[in-house]
Amino acid sequence: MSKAPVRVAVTGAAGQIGYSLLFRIASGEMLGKDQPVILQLLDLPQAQKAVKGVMMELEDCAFPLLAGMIATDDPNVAFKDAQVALLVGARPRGPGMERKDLLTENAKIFTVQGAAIGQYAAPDCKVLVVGNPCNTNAYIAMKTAEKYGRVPAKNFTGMLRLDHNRALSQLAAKSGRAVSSLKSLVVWGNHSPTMYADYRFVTSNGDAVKSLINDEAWNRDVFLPTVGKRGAAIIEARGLSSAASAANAAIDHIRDWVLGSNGEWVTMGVPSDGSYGIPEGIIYGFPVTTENGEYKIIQGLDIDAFSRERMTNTLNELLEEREGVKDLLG
Ligand SMILES: NC(=O)c1ccc[n+]([C@@H]2O[C@H](COP(=O)([O-])OP(=O)(O)OC[C@H]3O[C@@H](n4cnc5c(N)ncnc54)[C@H](O)[C@@H]3O)[C@@H](O)[C@H]2O)c1
Ligand SMILES: O=C(O)C[C@H](O)C(=O)O
Repeated sequence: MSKAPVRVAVTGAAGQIGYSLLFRIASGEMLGKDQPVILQLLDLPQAQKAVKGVMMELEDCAFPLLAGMIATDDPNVAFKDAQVALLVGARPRGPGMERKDLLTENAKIFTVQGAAIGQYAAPDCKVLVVGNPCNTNAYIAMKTAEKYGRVPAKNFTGMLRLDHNRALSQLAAKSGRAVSSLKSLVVWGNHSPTMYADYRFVTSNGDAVKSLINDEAWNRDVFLPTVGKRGAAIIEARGLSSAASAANAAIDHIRDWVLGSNGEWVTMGVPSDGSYGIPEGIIYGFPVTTENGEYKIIQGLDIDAFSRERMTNTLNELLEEREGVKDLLG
């Protein structure tokens, strides 16, 4: 018997990430090749015509798993009974801006959407915030939804997977090993240049990749800045922020969360439970494994002085961002 469709809400459906994302969700790449989906598409009133155009193209693909679609400019409708919510819609940064420059502009979107999720989404809805600054936006949505006591705080996550994937590619190129052979990478903290891509535990076919590379200066002076500033480098080159790679990371994040990571570590921005001294509730990139729709933070990793300094630096930025939005959360 075929499975019941899963309702997937996607905001910013008319945007460039939306255009890379929706077709892959409808083709089964996110929730599985046997899982029908209903797409619930949210965008602003002025973008509804463009959303209709995207829906026409989705129809024209005749995806067997696409069991239905709606378009709306009303968050309460878009999130109704959603079991997965991808919060993409927000203004992207342009050249010369940092992601946190978007904070005041985008933050309000996430109070409204957090309230809609808190009231109308399925109680086990899994939420991924992509719109920047995504950690703090996820925090805002989580805190707003919390007031309704339905969707648990642990279900609100931010996207560090693009940073994780970027770091994997850089490590593969430097070590000469296949990307698929690399295990146990972590990206700690904020999706911003302060993030800490920690390659100390990475192995490839049983070999320690740090020893293979054997170049601490490369780690500090090339690897960390390249991964941290990759978003800006793409904006500089494309004139637009990353889209297909961001959509790909969103698919990876939700797929692993729902279908499991088979014991592999993946990076998710999740509300801290106090692990590694990160204050509870801060949405911070942690290494996790996922199973049966739940994630678990990897415990007991050794944090050396260099790593602690980096982890504290990115935490301090998140604390500052939290301070910047406290009035919104009342
Ligand atoms: N976390 C990450 O790794 C990552 C990666 C890439 C981009 N991003 C962020 O994702 C966001 C979207 O990027 P994009 O390139 O698709 O931008 P875009 O400008 O192409 O599209 C954004 C879409 O969101 C819509 N929108 C704006 N406000 C909305 C609201 N309140 N409700 C619903 N829809 C709304 C817009 O109308 C537009 O259609 C940006 O904030 C960008 O910085 C994050
Ligand atoms: O950098 C940006 O502003 C977009 C996105 O967050 C990225 O990392 O590519």
